[in-house]
Amino acid sequence: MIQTTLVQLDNYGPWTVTPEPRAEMCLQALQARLYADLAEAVGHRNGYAFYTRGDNMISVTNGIGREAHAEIQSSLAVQYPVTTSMAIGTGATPKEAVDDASALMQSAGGAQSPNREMVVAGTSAPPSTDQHLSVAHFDVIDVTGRYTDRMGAFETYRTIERGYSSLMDHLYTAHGALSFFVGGDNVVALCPSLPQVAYREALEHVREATGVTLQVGVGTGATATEAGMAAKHGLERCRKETVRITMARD
Ligand SMILES: Nc1nc2c(ncn2[C@@H]2O[C@H](COP(=O)(O)OP(=O)(O)OP(=O)(O)O)[C@@H](O)[C@H]2O)c(=O)[nH]1
Repeated sequence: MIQTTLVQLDNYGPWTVTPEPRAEMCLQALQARLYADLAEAVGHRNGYAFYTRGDNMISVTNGIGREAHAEIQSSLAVQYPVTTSMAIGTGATPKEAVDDASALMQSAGGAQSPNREMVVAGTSAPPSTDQHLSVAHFDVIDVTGRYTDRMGAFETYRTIERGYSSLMDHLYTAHGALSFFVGGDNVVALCPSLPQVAYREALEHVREATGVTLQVGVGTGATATEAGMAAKHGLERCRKETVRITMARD
């Protein structure tokens, strides 16, 4: 069972233009700080949080209960001029879990509803020791030599984004996986349990569609941190052994 939490800023759209449009860099700083605090709080509890759209953030929260969600929410509320609502969804695939969380959030009130404030919706899955979460950590092979040190910075950014977009669409439509660009040349994907051939097909799909060549370490664990750390070690093995895919159970 995969557990995800949708964190949504309460009534944020109207706030950004009240009493008049707020300076864009102030909004960017607010969103980045709030995300940093969320990432730290979720990370301390062995989850992963992703920036996603800034006003909507998706977290992997296996092992994190409702009470801990409420604690994080209260701590954000005292630090920021906007509050958050959180919806905890579960499912057999990451897509199902996030769709469940989204439906719960929508039932609790719209994103721009003035009546919705600091809701915690949904029920957390019972803690488990099963190695049922799969995290795949992708990165571009030799981004420094091929792109960063050779091309204009925006051209490099366009190339990396094209590769990310192709990977995200493929993994989502083929497997219900959720991929997040996490900076540099890195993409972290929350995946259902997949065989190695599915990763080979994904790398091939991206290379054919965009020319970007990726490597990936896949880790499993009871929490996002455990699976994510195994994935990072897998990526190190890709580099040492010059292979494009390593799986934790290899
Ligand atoms: N978020 C995140 N960013 C990373 C990580 N490792 C590297 N980066 C970023 O990615 C950039 C490129 O680093 P690498 O991927 O090691 O460089 P590379 O030239 O592609 O080398 P290889 O990956 O060994 O092929 C760095 O400048 C960092 O910004 C990571 O674990 N997480």
